[in-house]
Amino acid sequence: MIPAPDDLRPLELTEFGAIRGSVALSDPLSLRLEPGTVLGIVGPNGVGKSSLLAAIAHSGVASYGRAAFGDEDLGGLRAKRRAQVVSLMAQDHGAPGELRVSELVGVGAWASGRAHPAEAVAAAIARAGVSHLADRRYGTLSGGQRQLAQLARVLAQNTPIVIMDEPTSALDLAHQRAVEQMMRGLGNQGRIVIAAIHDLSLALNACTRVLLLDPGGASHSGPPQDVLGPDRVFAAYGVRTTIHTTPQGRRILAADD
Ligand SMILES: Nc1ncnc2c1ncn2[C@@H]1O[C@H](COP(=O)(O)OP(=O)(O)OP(=O)(O)O)[C@@H](O)[C@H]1O
Repeated sequence: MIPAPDDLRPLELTEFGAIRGSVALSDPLSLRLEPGTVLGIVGPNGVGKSSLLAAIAHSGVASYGRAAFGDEDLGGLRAKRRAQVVSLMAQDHGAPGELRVSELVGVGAWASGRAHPAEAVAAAIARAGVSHLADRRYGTLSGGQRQLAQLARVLAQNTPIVIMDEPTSALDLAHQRAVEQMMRGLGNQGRIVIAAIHDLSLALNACTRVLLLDPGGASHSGPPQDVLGPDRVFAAYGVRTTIHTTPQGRRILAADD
């Protein structure tokens, strides 16, 4: 694992939310995330998960309320300082297709002003398992390969807050498992990981806490097994579910029929 930065502090959202057009997407959210928290954000399509992530990262989505890292208001930070605090692995994987993977990952290291960018890039590429793709142009990669390249970019940025938008959506079983382990590992280092997740079993196994966004605007946060209990899941998704536990202790949330 790439060593974590020194400044690990809580993230505090106060009456916070994302705005699209002039409309607030959810009720105001107040949440304190301690270092080491791996927060899964779940909820139906279009409920505002990606918008909330982008609003916290101040990446192209307006917000109201306050998001503070320790005593620093994320909204008031200069771009370079913000890039040292928070990284975003976005869902659409947008990047110029001519960029080589090593250059894309270099953007992550450059954005946060890493002292030894070449070493940071090599370490991040190796950690994300894309060394064999380092010289390939981004536009020639498969969907899953792009997702892993974006993961490497975020690792190279090496921030105390790591935001991931559906980080396993294009990945095969082995890479899903690797990313799940990485999410837990980043949390164990004391970073704050916030991930929008559709795979509720992943949320159960990877996260220390879950935030469920309801279509009506309300939200519920707490331990994964509580928030993803059958009643709340039914209220949000309209599907009856049960949490099963495998003999090895993994939890699987499955529809009842
Ligand atoms: N670029 C945009 N401009 C205007 N509205 C947008 C834009 N992107 C998303 N929206 C709207 O904002 C709302 C929240 O979308 P968002 O992508 O945050 O939801 P989501 O929960 O991440 O959805 P999904 O699970 O489908 O990825 C939706 O009503 C969507 O139509």
